[in-house]
Amino acid sequence: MLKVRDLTKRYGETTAVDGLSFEVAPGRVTGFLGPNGAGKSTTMRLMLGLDRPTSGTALVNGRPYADLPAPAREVGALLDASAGHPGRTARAHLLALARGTGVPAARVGAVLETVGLASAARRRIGGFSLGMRQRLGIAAALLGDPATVIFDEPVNGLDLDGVLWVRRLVRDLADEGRTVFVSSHLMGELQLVADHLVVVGGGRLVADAPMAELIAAWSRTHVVVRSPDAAELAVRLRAARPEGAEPVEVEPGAPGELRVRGLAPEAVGDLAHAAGARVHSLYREEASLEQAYLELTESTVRYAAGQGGSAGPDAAPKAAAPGSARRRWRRRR
Ligand SMILES: Nc1ncnc2c1ncn2[C@@H]1O[C@H](COP(=O)(O)OP(=O)(O)OP(=O)(O)O)[C@@H](O)[C@H]1O
Repeated sequence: MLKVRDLTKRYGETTAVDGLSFEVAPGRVTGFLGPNGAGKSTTMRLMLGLDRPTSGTALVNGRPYADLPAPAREVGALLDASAGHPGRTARAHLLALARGTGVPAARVGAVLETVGLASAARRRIGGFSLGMRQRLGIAAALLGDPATVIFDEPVNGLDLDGVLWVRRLVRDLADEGRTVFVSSHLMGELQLVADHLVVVGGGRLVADAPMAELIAAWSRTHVVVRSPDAAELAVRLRAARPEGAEPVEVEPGAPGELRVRGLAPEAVGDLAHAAGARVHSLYREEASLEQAYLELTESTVRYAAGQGGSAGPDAAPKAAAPGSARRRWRRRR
């Protein structure tokens, strides 16, 4: 179980984490989603006591990491796959870690088996591919058989087999009742493995909800209509009130184009006909989740890029992302 409350971390002028609060529950995979520089690694480092928060708290099983009596048994992490002396064998590396953390040496063979590195146990880490290093990092995280695992971008650099293996592993770990917290900057990746998502942008919380709820909120389809009479048609469409449905939303797209939510293509066509508006094309478009997520976090990225990081609680916009996906998300909550 992981819990952060009002967590803030500043590095000089840069606010890497800006008042984050959320919880990560056991028995499910929680995805930690955000573009590069959103503050994911910093949050994970704070959870693991590798850095001190400027303010707020990060707790593992109700305690700061530094106060855990047997940390290796409570939480294991993959933060940086390049860890480990290149001249050491995989087995020697894990044995040293086991000794340093009070974990029985017998666990080394077990975790090498789990991550598929048993046959490479006596090879030097220096000769490992990125995928093998990633597996070794995961082996190290699992050494203490911890109830909570934290994986920072675990599929980075993996080939397809490796990616499929990580997906299976995180699912199995959650099914065993563990708390599983996995970061990625790719919505598509987390969509395949996570039951719940915590989304950050510019160090701030953008969303914290079950995956199914976010998919429902973010993947609303819309109808695209192109018409030389778009202005008149927009007035007519906005006035439509389909019974029992949400109000119709009409946003301008490219010149002469409208993007309509809340009406089927047939209804848009009928209303255009009734209004005497010419229609040159009409089709339904599915918004991809990746698109919605990028829209949600886009303004926070631009803000951070333009300001060298958010400059403080008053300087940053209150709503993390004022894009239309953000408005839709908030309205549906
Ligand atoms: N030790 C540090 N000193 C100064 N700035 C830092 C430090 N660590 C992180 N930052 C800054 O804090 C912000 C958040 O970085 P962080 O690495 O946590 O983001 P992230 O979401 O994990 O992105 P990425 O996937 O690119 O690592 C960035 O602007 C980064 O440059």
